[in-house]
Amino acid sequence: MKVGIVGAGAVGATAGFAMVMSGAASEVVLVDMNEKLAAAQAQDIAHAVPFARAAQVRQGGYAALAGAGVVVLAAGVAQRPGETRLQLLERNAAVFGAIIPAVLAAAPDAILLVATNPLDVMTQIATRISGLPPSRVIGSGTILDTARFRALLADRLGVTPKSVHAHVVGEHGDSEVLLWSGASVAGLPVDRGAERLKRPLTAEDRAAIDEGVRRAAYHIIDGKGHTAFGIAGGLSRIVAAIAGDERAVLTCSIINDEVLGVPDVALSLPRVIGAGGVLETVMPDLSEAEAAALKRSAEILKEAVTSVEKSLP
Ligand SMILES: NC(=O)C1=CN([C@@H]2O[C@H](COP(=O)(O)OP(=O)(O)OC[C@H]3O[C@@H](n4cnc5c(N)ncnc54)[C@H](O)[C@@H]3O)[C@@H](O)[C@H]2O)C=CC1
Ligand SMILES: CC(=O)C(=O)O
Repeated sequence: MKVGIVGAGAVGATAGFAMVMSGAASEVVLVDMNEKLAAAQAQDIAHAVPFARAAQVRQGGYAALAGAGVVVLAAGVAQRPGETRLQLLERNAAVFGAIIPAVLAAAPDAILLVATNPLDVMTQIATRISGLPPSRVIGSGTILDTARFRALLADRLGVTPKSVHAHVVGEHGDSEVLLWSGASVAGLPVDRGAERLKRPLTAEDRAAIDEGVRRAAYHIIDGKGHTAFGIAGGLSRIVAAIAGDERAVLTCSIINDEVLGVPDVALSLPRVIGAGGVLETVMPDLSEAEAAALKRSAEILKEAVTSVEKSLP
């Protein structure tokens, strides 16, 4: 599948690399206001193609997005050390106002895949600006946080992350909700599985994992200035699910009609992803505390999107 990526910085370029190396994309076009950067990134990725499946990688203007099945939106500014994702909102909303009409003029049938932060609000803004149905404007959402949860839990249990099933829902950000009540390993609820593996989970373990997931971006940005590899893996996974019409269940963000009484808000829940974008949403069972936390997350996002709605084009 042909994939366009607008924003060829750390996230966009690494996502292009991941899509080429995994075979998720057969053609990648990088678009950036910094054309020299996009050309250099495309050239660098193209030099990895001999080690992967055949793919074309190039830099282009918006017209070069024609025929793309997915266009990733990774343009905008990133967090500085200590800054929250929601503090980026106004700057990145203006960027989307400029780029989305240009993307749709060239690729009207593309699914938009949003990576720019604050992720959920940017997904809601992208849906509004594009006029596309929510099923075709997908935010990577908590696919990354879910991966972090599985990785940390798996490390504690001494198994591969692929054998751990656990989801993070809500905001891709500080109010996200780790669903411990539904976490499982080896087909067992996680606490029982942990005991059978002789690695029982203590309250301290859970708190450390929660902190490790929720604060991961802050720790990584503090150390290297940005995050890119994890989200690149997640974006590549979503593109593969669309390209292969997989019906894979992934935690992604789209506008929901209503979440626990909060109307018209984008946040992540487990979604079935295939050729048409989001095909179904699977509302998970929630403990009382998880339901209260998800409702709070929805309220925080609703407040953020309401604050920026007036300035939208
Ligand atoms: N969804 C997620 O899980 C993650 C999201 N992010 C977010 O992704 C976004 C990009 O982050 P990085 O790649 O690290 O930033 P970056 O600064 O390396 O790259 C951003 C690129 O966007 C380009 N750009 C800005 N305005 C543009 C416009 N109007 N038209 C075309 N190109 C434009 C810039 O020239 C730059 O190359 C940020 O908002 C960041 O917070 C970062 C990591 C994970
Ligand atoms: C930066 C960001 O959103 C992340 O790594 O989760």
